[in-house]
Amino acid sequence: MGKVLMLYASMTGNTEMMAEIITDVVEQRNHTVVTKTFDMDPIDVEELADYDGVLVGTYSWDDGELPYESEDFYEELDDVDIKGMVAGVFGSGDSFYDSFGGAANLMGDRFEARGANLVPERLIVDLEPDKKDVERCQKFAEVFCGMMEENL
Ligand SMILES: Cc1cc2nc3c(=O)[nH]c(=O)nc-3n(C[C@H](O)[C@H](O)[C@H](O)COP(=O)(O)O)c2cc1C
Repeated sequence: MGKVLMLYASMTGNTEMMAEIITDVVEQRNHTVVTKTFDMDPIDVEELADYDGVLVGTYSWDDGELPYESEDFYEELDDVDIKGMVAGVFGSGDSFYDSFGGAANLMGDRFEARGANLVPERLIVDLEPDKKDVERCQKFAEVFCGMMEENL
């Protein structure tokens, strides 16, 4: 079964909730998930090579920008070969802002530019996931697993 790296940045817990919902589904499909947070754990982009898939969550900040926690990782993605790697990006934002979920979109753009095999949807949730959002997270996780299982 696959080995998945789950990375996320969450200041008030909304993106963390998404990460937990997604992780539950991935584990139910018998994959192993290693979870790291951008603010607490040392993360080396080179370690991506050890995984069959990567999930990256980030909340948005300051006009749809990445928060500082996930910025280094975003920059360093330019230095590694992630061509064909199965990846999914997600994050909470606030639809009050014009740049709703901008950070998750930036992260998705970078993965795509680097040739990753990205889950087509960048999963953006408005603040805390509600019941419908929980289902969206679960579906997103199922799509991610399906894509990864094709490559195992
Ligand atoms: C100062 C500040 C700036 C923010 N800027 C944006 C933004 O540009 N776009 C957006 O979608 N959300 C923005 N947000 C909202 C957060 O992304 C949102 O509250 C999100 O749910 C936080 O996720 P977390 O609970 O995982 O930390 C901003 C919040 C704060 C406090």
